Amino acid sequence: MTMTETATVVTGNGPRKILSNSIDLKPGDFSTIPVLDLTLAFSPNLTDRKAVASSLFDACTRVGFFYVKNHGVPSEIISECFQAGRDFFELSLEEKMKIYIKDSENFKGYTPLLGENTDPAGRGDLHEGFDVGYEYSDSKQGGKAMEGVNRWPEQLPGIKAPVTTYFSEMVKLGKKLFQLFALSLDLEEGYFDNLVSGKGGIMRLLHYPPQMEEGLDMKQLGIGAHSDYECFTILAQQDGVEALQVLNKGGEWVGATPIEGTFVVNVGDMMARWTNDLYLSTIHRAINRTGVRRYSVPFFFGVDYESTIEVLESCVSEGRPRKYEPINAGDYIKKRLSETY
Ligand SMILES: O=C(O)CCC(=O)C(=O)O
Ligand SMILES: [Fe+2]
Repeated sequence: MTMTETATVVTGNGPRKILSNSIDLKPGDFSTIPVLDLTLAFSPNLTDRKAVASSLFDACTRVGFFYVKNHGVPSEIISECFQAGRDFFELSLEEKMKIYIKDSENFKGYTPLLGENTDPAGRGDLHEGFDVGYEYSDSKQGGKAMEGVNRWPEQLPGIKAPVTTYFSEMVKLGKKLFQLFALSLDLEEGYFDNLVSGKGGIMRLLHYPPQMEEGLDMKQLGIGAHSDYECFTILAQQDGVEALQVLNKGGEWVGATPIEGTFVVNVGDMMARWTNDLYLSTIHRAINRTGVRRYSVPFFFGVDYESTIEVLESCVSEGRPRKYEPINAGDYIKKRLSETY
């Protein structure tokens, strides 16, 4: 593919166009991904919380991506989770394959290099991953779409605690963000509360080995161009290791440079459906050209799997007719994941 050709990415909500498939970033564009300060999101004063929600509205309608700072997640919990990721990926391939994701009915466990293909036009992603869901405390593991046990590596029982602790922190932050999403859409602050117990969250530990510039295969990136499936993603990036790129409205790739003390949050396809595409589920990809290993931890937060996602009335107008039929959240996610693995 030449630099100027356009490409189309197939997503669960229809095809999207990429105008430039160059690996080069558009310089000077980093500031187009806004940084939201969440300090006031925790204020007892509704007016303060609404002010943050209004910045969130702006970010979701213009960019679909934003950083959050002052999010309240203790830095030790984040660094211990990253350490768990590094330890996990150092296990032998044989050991990791004992919990191969494809042997699980509910997409839990290990994905080897090239085991996933996010962009249907690609030839596999150059990352390995470890997928974890809600850790059920009793033996009733559900059995419905996506519910089910986590699979922990036998040789590293010690990673369960830091990973599940991080998961719980993400659920807490995710619930707060859902409240901000509700306020931003002029809904009651608690509109989503009953739908987000945490059971609909998926967390991944990811490892991207460095990809050399020379001979770089545009169809085999760290993670190919895609949109996320859930309502929104909270991503922890390793400081100082740049890889994530976001497609702006002009069809150019913008670097989401790691900013210390922040998470990157992006709107996913389910929130796009809910808002009738008022909120943008923005295409992104990652290429690790830094020469060092990169680790990241996305947490995909969604509503409980039995929920119905139905376009919000407030997002339908004459100029924005209803685009999507109601869907069951669990079925939708399971279908999207089945297309990826
Ligand atoms: O690792 C990253 O920076 C992005 C990961 C991502 O986009 C995903 O897992 O959906
Ligand atoms: Fe993603």
